[in-house]
Amino acid sequence: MSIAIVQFGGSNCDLDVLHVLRDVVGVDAELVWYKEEDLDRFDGIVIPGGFSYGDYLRAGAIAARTPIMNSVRKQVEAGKPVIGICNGFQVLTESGLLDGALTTNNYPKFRCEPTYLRVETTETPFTTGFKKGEVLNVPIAHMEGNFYADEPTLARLEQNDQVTFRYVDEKGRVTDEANPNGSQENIAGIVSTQKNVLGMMPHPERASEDILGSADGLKIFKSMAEYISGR
Ligand SMILES: NC(=O)CC[C@H](N)C(=O)O
Repeated sequence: MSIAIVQFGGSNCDLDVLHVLRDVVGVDAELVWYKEEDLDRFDGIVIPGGFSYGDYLRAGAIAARTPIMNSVRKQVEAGKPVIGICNGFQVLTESGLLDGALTTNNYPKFRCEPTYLRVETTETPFTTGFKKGEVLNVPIAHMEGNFYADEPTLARLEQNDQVTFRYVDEKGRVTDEANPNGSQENIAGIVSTQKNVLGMMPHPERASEDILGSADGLKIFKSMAEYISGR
């Protein structure tokens, strides 16, 4: 199995994801530059965090229009699992592969801090290793992480069990205080209708080893790898 990690100018979490996949999960992974047009040889894709193209226009808007995204779309249609983390989530909403938009934090500053996430569904390729309702300690680091979708879209996400993670307090309760950016309904991550595309604002690659203070994010990558093995 091999997983592609997409690199744009300004990506900065690419090497962290590479380390986690190769050295912690123990699967093959490769950095792939945005000019690449063929991703057929890969079994899964990660779009890592960072400041692609300096967040100009809107975070993720320029990256969403690069050549590699045509191929990402093709792999999504083939059912391969794709995860976008932070800036990667922004790229996925900007390219229309995920619903909604990531707007400026309600407190309009860059926020880098630990958050608690509740696993809302285990029916995705990325969350099979968890228990529903499990609370994870995973940090955020963004300025444009305020998830917005119109009412019909929110209802659809809820109805189809696409809301994957919510910001909660330590005890797993959805509260305003636990919401770091103003996201509607404390949404921290969603999957696509087919469930094979996950976007999340918190950084699981920064919480994949005990030495980092939390290894709670590791099971996201492990679940993805297991899903690939089983396809
Ligand atoms: N860590 C990241 O991926 C940051 C995402 C984006 N640059 C923002 O600030 O919203």
